[in-house]
Amino acid sequence: MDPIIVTAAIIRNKEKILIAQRQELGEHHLQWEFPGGKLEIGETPEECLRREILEELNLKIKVLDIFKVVYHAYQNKTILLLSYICDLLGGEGEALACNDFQWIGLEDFKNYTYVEADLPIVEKILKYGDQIFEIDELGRTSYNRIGHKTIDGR
Ligand SMILES: Nc1nc2c([nH]c(=O)n2[C@H]2C[C@H](O)[C@@H](COP(=O)(O)OP(=O)(O)OP(=O)(O)O)O2)c(=O)[nH]1
Ligand SMILES: [Mg+2]
Repeated sequence: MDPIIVTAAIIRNKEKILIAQRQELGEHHLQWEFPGGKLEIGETPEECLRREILEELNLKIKVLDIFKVVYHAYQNKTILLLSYICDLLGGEGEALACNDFQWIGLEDFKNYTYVEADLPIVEKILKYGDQIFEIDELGRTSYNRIGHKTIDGR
């Protein structure tokens, strides 16, 4: 089965990250996810995310760098989930195409039930800890900005 390409936004604002609860009707109902959706023909993943986040939450975001790619087979479909680090640019947020949304700190992540494919993303966020809020548009944190050389000297 060909994978469906899905984008997901890890939206940061003031040391918090937004998670969205899926609708009551439909697949994975009432589970929590990083909002986003299916890539449409002719759009880039970044365009897809900006569109989806406006449609689902009425928020404007800046899409920075890819955070994690998850390939996950559900019983009825396979998805290639592209999650990106994003920053909030504006908007209060409205649950337009989700049941609810929350801005949560790292300490709250364990209190929610996530869509299965998101577990590796949640795990990676928790491994990063506070450094998740430092990732810049090149995917760097202060750790790799201040001159810790990598093996190939870059
Ligand atoms: N948006 C999003 N979808 C996810 C995540 N994890 C995960 O398994 N999915 C799955 C659920 C869906 O089967 C599939 C597509 O996501 P979606 O339902 O948000 O797609 P969409 O916004 O384009 O919605 P629709 O137009 O098809 O109603 O990806 C996630 O973190 N974010
Ligand atoms: Mg969606």
